Amino acid sequence: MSHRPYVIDTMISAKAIAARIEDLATEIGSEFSDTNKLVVVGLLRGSFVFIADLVRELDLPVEVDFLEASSYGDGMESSREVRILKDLRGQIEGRDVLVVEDIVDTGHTLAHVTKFLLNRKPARLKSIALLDKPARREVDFKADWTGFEIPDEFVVGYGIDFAQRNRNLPFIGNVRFTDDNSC
Ligand SMILES: O=P(O)(O)OC[C@H]1O[C@H](OP(=O)(O)OP(=O)(O)O)[C@H](O)[C@@H]1O
Ligand code: HPA
Ligand SMILES: [Mg+2]
Repeated sequence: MSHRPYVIDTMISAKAIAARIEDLATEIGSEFSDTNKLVVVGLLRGSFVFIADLVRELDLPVEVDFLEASSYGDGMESSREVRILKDLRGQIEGRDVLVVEDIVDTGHTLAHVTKFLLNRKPARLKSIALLDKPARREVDFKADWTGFEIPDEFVVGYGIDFAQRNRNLPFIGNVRFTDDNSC
């Protein structure tokens, strides 16, 4: 729980997100047009809103599975230690896999999860992140598709939390502390 007062400014509107997802779904549809064995894997918890909207735009036969990974706890800094808290329910060996993530920040989470899943020998593994914050990168990782590149701001909404709150906002906003006199 944060004890500092803050407000949330809109960074990316719900309408802009929906329009971008339509385009991303078209690109993903072309990449996977030759397969009927695609498993779309959402990383809990942050991706739950994005994956729900993305799969409904995909005109492909898909299965949906989830993996829970966590590295932030309730703070604003990565622990750099990615914990797998819940494994996939299904097998992915020989399957095509699309990993769906809300945000790539330091890169530790998606780099770790990608390595973890590649060990299971999928036929093809691709990743998509709604947001990318390249200024904060600590490990060299880039998702195959990115919705929006964003500046170095702590964001919330559309599945993304600050101390577990604000995941239910329909837009992406940035946190601005109101007790910080420097801004
Ligand atoms: O690139 P990174 O610096 O690793 O940060 C990105 C990850 O951090 C957040 O997850 P978090 O660990 O907060 O768990 P959550 O998805 O349950 O909110 C976010 O949802 C990404 O998964
Ligand atoms: O900007 C962020 N907001 C919330 N959680 C996060 N995890 C990584 N980056 C962020
Ligand atoms: Mg996450």
